[in-house]
Formats: sequence, C-alpha cells, structure tokens
Amino acid sequence: MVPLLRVEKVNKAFGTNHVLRDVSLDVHAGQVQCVIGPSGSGKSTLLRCVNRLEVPDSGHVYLDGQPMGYRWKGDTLREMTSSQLAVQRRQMGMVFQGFHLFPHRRVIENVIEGPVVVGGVGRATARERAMELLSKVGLADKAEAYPDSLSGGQQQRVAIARSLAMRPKLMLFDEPTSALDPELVGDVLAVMRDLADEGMTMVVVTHEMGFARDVADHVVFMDGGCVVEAGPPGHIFGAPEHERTRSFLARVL
Ligand SMILES: Nc1ncnc2c1ncn2[C@@H]1O[C@H](COP(=O)(O)OP(=O)(O)OP(=O)(O)O)[C@@H](O)[C@H]1O
Repeated sequence: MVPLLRVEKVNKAFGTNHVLRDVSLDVHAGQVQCVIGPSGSGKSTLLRCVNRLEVPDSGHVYLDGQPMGYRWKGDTLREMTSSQLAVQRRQMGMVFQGFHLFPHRRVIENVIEGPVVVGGVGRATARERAMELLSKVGLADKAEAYPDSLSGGQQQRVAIARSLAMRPKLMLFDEPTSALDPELVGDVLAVMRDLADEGMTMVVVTHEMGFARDVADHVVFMDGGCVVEAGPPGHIFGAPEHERTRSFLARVL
C-alpha cells in the first residue's frame, strides 16, 4: 500500500550545519507518528521539509504518491510554481508552537478565512463548518471573541480548528504545547487525542512523552539529524535497542 506520506532519504544543511541526514519515514493513512529527540536534532526541520517550507538539499517527500514540489511533465519531473505548491501544501495542515492567529479578527473569522478566501467556499457553509470545528475543540462559545482574550491553550485549539477547516489529508504538529503554561497543555493534547481517535493521520513533533507513549502508533527517535530508531511506542519506550535512545529517555522520563 502506498503510504500517505513518504519521506525518502532527505538531507538538509544550513551552511556547514548538516541538520538532516538521509531521513526516511513512511506514514500510513490513519497513523499517528510522534517524532521525539533532543533539542537541535532536526525534528522541526524535518516537518518543514515535509511541507516544503524548507527545500531539502536531496531526497524527496511524497504525499499520496505525488512528489512534493514537483509534478510530472511527460516522464520528467518539473519543479512546481509557487501557486501549484501552495495548492499541494494545503493538503497538509500545520500547527506550530506559536498560534499565528489574526489578532484583529474574531475566532470564527480566523477559522473561516482559509476556506472562504483560498478554498472558495461560501461564507454560510464555511461558518457552519467552522462552528462544528470550534465545538470539536471545545470553543463554540468563543466564536465571537478576539484571540487576545483567549488563553494560549484556547488559541492553540483555534489554530487546530483553523487547520482542520481546510480539510487536510494529514496534520503536522510542531511542538504544539511547548509554549503553553503546564495547566493548559492537557486540553490541547485531549483535542489531538480525539483527532487521532477519529482516524486523522498525524505527524507530531513533541516533547510530551506521555502523549507519544499513549497515542502514537509509531515513534521516531531522532538524534544528530538521523533517525536512530523507530517503532511502536512499546518498543521505543519499553525496549529501545540503541544506547542513544536509552540515554535520551533516561534524561526526559
Ligand atoms: N532556518 C535556519 N537557518 C539556519 N539554521 C537553522 C535553521 N533552522 C534550523 N536550523 C538549525 O538546525 C538545527 C536543528 O534545528 P531544529 O529546530 O530542526 O531542531 P529540533 O530538533 O526541532 O529542536 P527543538 O526540539 O529545540 O525545537 C539547529 O542547529 C538549528 O539551529
């Protein structure tokens, strides 16, 4: 079966800093993969290469069998134009550590912006769907509020609803709870857990080991820009094979 997402031997350097080294992974539809590892190991860069916010130096990323950033013309691969790439990128939702909401627009406007402006969905339909999504993330009563009046955890849940409004095939989360006060982390993780239960395909860069252990189908441990070890959480957390994995887990658990 073709994986929904395939990362194939991706390399990325910033100057002399070789940040990703031959990173490969497959994510199948409905899977949750958590990427863990020490600070600076390349986790965020990997996600950014997946949705092509960064362009890999070599290697490829395939979404549903289609190479990200390229299209076939006859039997040669041609680089996409930026507007073609934007369309392709929309198939992935991305949630960052910061929430990047529009501060001067109400919560509901933040959620309907993408479908209306980019997706060409009518306002009434977009609004109805946005209200469903805000209910899903537990914030229907905040639809008319401005982002600044919400807690960080609530803003992050709005950011998740906003990504979902574009009906992505896949959600990428880059440390979505790292900027939150500890007491707000649980609500965001609960929303992500619900998404996982509903079958959303997710790649989650996280320092939340409990989430990785309990929710992931597959855990990828990165260190020094390499995938050191990957497998089911029972294997990574219960019986890691590599000393680097063991010493990382001993530090964080
Ligand atoms: N745009 C950039 N320009 C230059 N160097 C960068 C850039 N983005 C990332 N790096 C470098 O790449 C390395 C890996 O960073 P990255 O953010 O991918 O790691 P990470 O594993 O996500 O770390 P953390 O857990 O702290 O977020 C770091 O040395 C970082 O300084």
